[in-house]
Amino acid sequence: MPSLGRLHLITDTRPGRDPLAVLRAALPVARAELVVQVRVTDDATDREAYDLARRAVALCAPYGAMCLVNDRLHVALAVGAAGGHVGADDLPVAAARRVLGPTAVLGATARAPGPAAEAVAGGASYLGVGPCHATDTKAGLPDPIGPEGVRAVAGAVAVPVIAIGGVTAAAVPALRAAGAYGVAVVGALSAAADPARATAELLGALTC
Ligand SMILES: Cc1ncc(COP(=O)(O)OP(=O)(O)O)c(N)n1
Ligand SMILES: Cc1nc(C(=O)O)sc1CCOP(=O)(O)O
Ligand SMILES: [Mg+2]
Repeated sequence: MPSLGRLHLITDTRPGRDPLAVLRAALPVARAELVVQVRVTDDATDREAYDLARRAVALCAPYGAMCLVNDRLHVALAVGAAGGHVGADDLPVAAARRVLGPTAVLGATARAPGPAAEAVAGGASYLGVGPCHATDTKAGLPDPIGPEGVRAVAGAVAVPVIAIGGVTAAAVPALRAAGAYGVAVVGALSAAADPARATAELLGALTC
């Protein structure tokens, strides 16, 4: 697997957001430390997902940043993304690995050590672990697991753990201390008044 960036920016699906503007602000700051995950609403058409992912891949390329596609692995393949991310409602990890092939980057959501180990056995290259803290960005999430939940998962697997859910720069040190390799954010960048500055703050917290 190519080296995985530590700051994962997931595109904001909420109305009125401009995910590509956030990418344009974050990429020159984080460059290859940025992983962009293209995520669309469940009711978005494949064409909409494809158009957004195609643009994201093109924006990432000059910076050496990796672009992944959430859920829709056929879109990931169609746009030449580096891989995809799946969770409990998506293709099982082993099936996703078969779709993407042996060298693609495959992320899987895991909220506890047992499922985390199963995901790695199925071929996950990294794990998205959370929600670490409360968040309004996605409805229907279980209770936050906190840094201790991250520690439990990180101690059970040998792949990078990416902490997600309500992550801010202030939360990063405790998550890193718990074994997180990196973090995934939506609101911390998408809702920031200055996304470039917010990117620098997150990156600073991740690399100090
Ligand atoms: C890095 C990362 N971690 C977790 C998720 C959540 O994926 P999933 O559980 O499949 O939920 P949706 O994002 O598809 O709503 C993620 N996308 N990225
Ligand atoms: C898409 C998603 N998945 C989560 C999980 O825990 O599986 S939390 C989440 C949303 C993260 O957004 P924010 O950084 O704004 O809290
Ligand atoms: Mg999913």
